[in-house]
Amino acid sequence: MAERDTSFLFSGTSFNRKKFAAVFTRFKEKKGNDVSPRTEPKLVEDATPAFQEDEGVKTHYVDKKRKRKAVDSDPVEGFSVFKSSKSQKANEGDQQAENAIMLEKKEYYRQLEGDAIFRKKHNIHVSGSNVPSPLRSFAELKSRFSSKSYILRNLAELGFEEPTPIQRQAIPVLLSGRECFACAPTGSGKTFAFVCPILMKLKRASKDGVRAVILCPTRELAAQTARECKKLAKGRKFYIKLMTKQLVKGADFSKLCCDILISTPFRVQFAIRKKKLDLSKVEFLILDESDKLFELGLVKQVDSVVKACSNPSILRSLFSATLPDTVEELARTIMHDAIRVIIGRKNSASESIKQKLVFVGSEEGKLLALRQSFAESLNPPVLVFVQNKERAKELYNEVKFDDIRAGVIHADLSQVQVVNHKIPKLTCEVLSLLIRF
Ligand SMILES: Nc1ncnc2c1ncn2[C@@H]1O[C@H](COP(=O)(O)OP(=O)(O)OP(=O)(O)O)[C@@H](O)[C@H]1O
Repeated sequence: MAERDTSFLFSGTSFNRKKFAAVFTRFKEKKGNDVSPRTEPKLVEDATPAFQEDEGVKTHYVDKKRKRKAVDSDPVEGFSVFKSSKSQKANEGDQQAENAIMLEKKEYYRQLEGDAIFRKKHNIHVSGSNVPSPLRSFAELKSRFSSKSYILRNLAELGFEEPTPIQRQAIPVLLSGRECFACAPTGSGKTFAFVCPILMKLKRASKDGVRAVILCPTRELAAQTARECKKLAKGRKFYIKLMTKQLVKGADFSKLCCDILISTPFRVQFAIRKKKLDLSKVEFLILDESDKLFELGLVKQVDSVVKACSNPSILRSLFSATLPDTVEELARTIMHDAIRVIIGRKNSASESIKQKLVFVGSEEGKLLALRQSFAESLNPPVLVFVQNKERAKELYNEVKFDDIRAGVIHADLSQVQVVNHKIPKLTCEVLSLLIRF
């Protein structure tokens, strides 16, 4: 049939059957074979019932599977030995890695627990993510943070044997490159808690612009901070500048060599505006006694200094004896991922200070109560803090005629007069003080 169908293709050509006899026969055979596949399905249909067929196929398949399994599990000498030792090794490796992770985790939790116990012992409260471990000793400045030996030498010369609680926690926070809200009572060593990491991070003196700014609410505090800073930097040629009146008026800030600038906000703001002081390279900005810096009168000045310190990788930190919620909220707007460190209870006084609240009824009652206290229990020397300079003068005039020696410090006195009143040299029994802003 194929022959007939395709014959028209070959019309006009003669097919030599003799010559191609062998091929012709083969072709014919193939044609006959072609029939069988077409009839095969019929055979299957006609044969045993479907379920039997299935069973058969199934059994055959299962058998095959079994066989394959048997073949697979047949121990092939050499190969199976190699295979099992390899998987055993892999298992051992996995186990070792798992053990190492477990050990690491255990060590991590052990350290966290140790840190928590240590903080509790020193009344250190922290909040924030990944808070660095507190300092166990000043020696850790070298072992953990590779401090230069001049720092440890100066601390020893100053007679500091152990870090204070605020130093234990704030120093590692700043050295780890984190910002810090620190609240610790007056006299708890906050100044070294920020001066020490700044000096360590700055490493050496540089003539490349101002690298750290410490803002203090008063000139006296700024001067005191500068003195402390120089004590710790002794033996190193850091440029530590106190922004005095002379400096702010006379300096050429484009040529000023200054690693650490310590000032009140007003003077820095003045220098920025009038003298083109460039603070764009500042790496550390410390707001010392920040509760005072964020009070109404100063907050705008502080704000302009914060803006002028435009280095994107700057670290800003706050140190204060009290941290009112409003200050914290305001400060958080300029800080990133800061760690909060509180020594004792927030806004509490030093535990070594006894506090007493006396109800006096009226203004006159205050003076009466004070006199009564002198007569009964207050042993001189005594410091009396008042609201403003008028009240300081008034109180001084009241008590100077009593049978007690009194002195007074306020903003109308010259710097020399104030310095001459230095507390350790104090000879009078009562000193009425105004903290000047
Ligand atoms: N680790 C220390 N060991 C012993 N004395 C220290 C230590 N750190 C600081 N001091 C001393 O403690 C005194 C108080 O320190 P500092 O002025 O820094 O306290 P402060 O918390 O800043 O107080 P304020 O709130 O009044 O500014 C200083 O005379 C300082 O030299």
